[in-house]
Amino acid sequence: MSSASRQAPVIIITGTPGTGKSTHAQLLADESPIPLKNINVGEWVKERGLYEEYDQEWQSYTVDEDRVCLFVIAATPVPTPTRQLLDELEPIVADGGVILDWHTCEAFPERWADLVVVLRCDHSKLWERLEKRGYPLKKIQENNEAEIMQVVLEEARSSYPAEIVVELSSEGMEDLEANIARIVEWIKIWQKQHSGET
Ligand SMILES: Nc1ncnc2c1ncn2[C@@H]1O[C@H](COP(=O)(O)OP(=O)(O)O)[C@@H](O)[C@H]1O
Repeated sequence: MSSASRQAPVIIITGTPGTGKSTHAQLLADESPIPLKNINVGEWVKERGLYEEYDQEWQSYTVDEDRVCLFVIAATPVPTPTRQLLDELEPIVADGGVILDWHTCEAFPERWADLVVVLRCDHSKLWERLEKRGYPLKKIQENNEAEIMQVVLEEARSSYPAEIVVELSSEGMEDLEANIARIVEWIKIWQKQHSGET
């Protein structure tokens, strides 16, 4: 499957937890000129039982033996979803018209993505958001460090061609609106470029 054979694009929205992925994905699904199926991959993992266990200390689901929760510590295994997760997503992604919302993106095959949006947020704002969410202190600290170290951005840059990876600030409502407007414009251009292709 390549982007040229798809009727609609596949957009990955990624970023450290709390940067605004779900908020962006929902608004984009509402405002996109092409219908987009919004898949929250973390919820998908939970609903379908594709995790091995729930880690009480981290309040995170683990997939295979790796944690779904984002870690900055180099010694920690890179999050890897099960083969089953990728197999289930593959036919959905093949049709295009999908938003994949997850805090990691490197597991997804390069050919899946037409656009990879990496959301960024100032660490003090992120801290407040994660605190409001009731995350344990350790998890807030780890995610905060990951944001400062731009772990997700580096992961996206090393997994996908530079021209499809876009870093966007998600600190306020004006960012949200501007980001969605920008992605909608990108979809319109994608649509024009792919019109007439089968
Ligand atoms: N650009 C933004 N401006 C203001 N608040 C935001 C923005 N993006 C997200 N938020 C808020 O931050 C919190 C986390 O957003 P969410 O979309 O759930 O993040 P994620 O899916 O990345 O974990 C929510 O309360 C949301 O309303």
